[in-house]
Amino acid sequence: MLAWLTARGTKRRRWIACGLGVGLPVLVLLALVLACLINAWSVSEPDWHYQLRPSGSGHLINDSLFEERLGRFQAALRIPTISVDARNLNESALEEFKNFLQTSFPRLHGGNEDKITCEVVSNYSFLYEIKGSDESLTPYLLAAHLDVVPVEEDKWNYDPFEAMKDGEYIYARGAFDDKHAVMGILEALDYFLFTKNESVKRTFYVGIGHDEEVSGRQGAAKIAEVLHNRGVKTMDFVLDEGFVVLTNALPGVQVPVALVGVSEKGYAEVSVSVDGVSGHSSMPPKESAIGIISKAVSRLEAYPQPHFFDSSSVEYTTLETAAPHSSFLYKLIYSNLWLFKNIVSNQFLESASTAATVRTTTAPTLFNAGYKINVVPSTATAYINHRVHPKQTIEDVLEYDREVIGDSRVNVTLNTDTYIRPHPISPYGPDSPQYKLLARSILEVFPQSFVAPGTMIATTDTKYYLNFSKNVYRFAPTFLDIEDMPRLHGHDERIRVENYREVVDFFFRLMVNANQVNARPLHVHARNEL
Ligand SMILES: CCCCCCCC/C=C\CCCCCCCC(=O)NCC(=O)O
Ligand SMILES: [Zn+2]
Ligand SMILES: [Zn+2]
Repeated sequence: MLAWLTARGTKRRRWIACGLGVGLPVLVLLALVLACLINAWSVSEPDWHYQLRPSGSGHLINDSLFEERLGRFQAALRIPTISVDARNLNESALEEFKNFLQTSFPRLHGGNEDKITCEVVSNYSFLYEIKGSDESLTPYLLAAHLDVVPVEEDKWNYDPFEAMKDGEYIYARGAFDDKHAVMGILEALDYFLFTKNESVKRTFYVGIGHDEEVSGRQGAAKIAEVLHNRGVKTMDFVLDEGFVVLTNALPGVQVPVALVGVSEKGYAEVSVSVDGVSGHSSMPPKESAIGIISKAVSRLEAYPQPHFFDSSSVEYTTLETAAPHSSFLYKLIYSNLWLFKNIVSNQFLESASTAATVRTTTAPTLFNAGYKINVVPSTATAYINHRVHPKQTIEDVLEYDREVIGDSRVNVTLNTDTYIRPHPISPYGPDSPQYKLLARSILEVFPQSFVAPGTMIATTDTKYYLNFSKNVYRFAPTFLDIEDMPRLHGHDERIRVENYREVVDFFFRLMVNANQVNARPLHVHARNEL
C-alpha cells in the first residue's frame, strides 16, 4: 500500500497520499474530541448515590431545645483543654471538662445502666457503651477528641475561649477541631436514647479522647485497649473526625463535596542535623552549622517529594465522582481523566490543600540552633514533619530527602517512635454497606452535597482503631470553605451556628440509620419517581 502511494505515479495518487497523511491524524483527533465530549455529556450521578438522596428536607431534630444545645456547646468551648505536648496537657481544664460533661448530660453518666454505661479512661477520656438487644450484630464506634491546639491569642480578633456568637458564627478554639463532634455526638445520643426512646438493636460505642492533638497515646490508644480487654474484637465501622463538607475545594465544582476519608496519610518526624565546628563569632567558618542546615531545609522546600495521581489513586475516584457536579469544562476533564490526568495533577499542585492529597508533604516545623549571639554553634537541627503519601514507603521518602540535600555532612534521621505508616484503604462505593450508610446519613442532612472518597491528609485517632474494622472512615459533618482552611489550627477558628444544628442532626441520623438493621433504606425512590 505504502509502495503504491509513494511510488511515482499520477497526480491523483499523490493527492490521496497527501490527503491521508494529513487527514488521518485529523480524523483520529476529531474522534478523540468527540469521544471526550460524549463522555462529558453523558456523565451523571450514579444510581446508587442518587437513590440515597432523601426525598424531603428540613431539620430532623425538631424540638425547641436548640438554643439550650448551643449554650452547652459554647460552654464546652470556654474550657481551655489545650494540649501542648504529651507531657504538657492542661489538667485542670481537663478535670473541668470531665465535670462539665457529667453535669451537662446526667442521663448519659449514671442511673441508666440498662441503656448506657460510661467509663472514664486515663482520667480524662470517655468510653460510652450503648448496649443493643441483638448480639449477633457487629457494633460500631463513633470517635472524637476533646483537646485543642494552643492559640496565639494576640493574633485572634476574638477571645479564643469566649465562644463569641456574632449571629452567624461561633468563634473559638475547638469549634471546628473537634468539640463540635464531642458535643454533637453526646447531644444526639441523649436525644436518641432518652427523648426518642429508641430501642437499640446494634450495640455501639462512643470514644472521646483527651490528647489527640499530641499523639492520642493516653486517650484513644487506651480506649482501644479497654475495648480489646472487654472482648470487643470487631467493629462494623469506625467513624472519627477527618474530612468535611467542602466548598470551592475542587476546581470547577460549585456543589459542596462531602469528602469521606477512606484512608489516611502516614506521619513522620524527621530530624535534619549537622555536627560542625564551633568558634568565635568574630572569625566565623565559611559554612556554619546553621548555614548548612538552612541550605538543606531550603532545598527540601525547593524540590518537593514526587507526586502521584493515576487511576489507582483514591483521588481519581474523587474527581470521577465530582464530574456530574462540575462545570462543563471540568465535566470534560473529570470524565476523561485517562487523557487529562497530568493537567489535573499539575493543577492540584498549585494549592496547598490539593497538593497535600497527591504527594508526601514536607513541613519544616522546628529549628534548634545556637545559644549565644557571639558564639558560632557547632550543631543545628531542623525538624521536618512529613505526611507520607500511600504510594511511598518511608524509606523512599528519606532517600529522596538525602538526595535532595546532597550533603554528606547532614544527618537525616527518622523518629521511629512516632512514625505511622499510611492507613489501608477502606471500602467505598456501592458495594460497601458501611460507606453507603454513611453517605445516606450525610445526604439526609446535606442534600445539596455529593459524597466522595478521599485520603485524609492529617492524622486522627483512627490509627488506634484500625485493628477493629476494615471500614474506618474519617468525616466530620462541618462545612468548610477552602478560604477558611487557615483557621484550622490557626486564628479565628469558627463554625456556623446553623452548621452546629446539622452536626447534631447528622449524628442522630447516623444512629437511627445504623440501628435499622437489614431494613430497606429510608426514602429510597427511583429516579423517575420525582
Ligand atoms: C481531592 C481532594 C481535595 C481535598 C482538599 C483538602 C481539603 C482539606 C479539608 C479538610 C481538612 C480538615 C482537617 C481537620 C482535621 C485535623 C486533624 C488534626 O489536626 N490532626 C492532627 C495532625 O494531623 O497533626
Ligand atoms: Zn482534631
Ligand atoms: Zn487538630
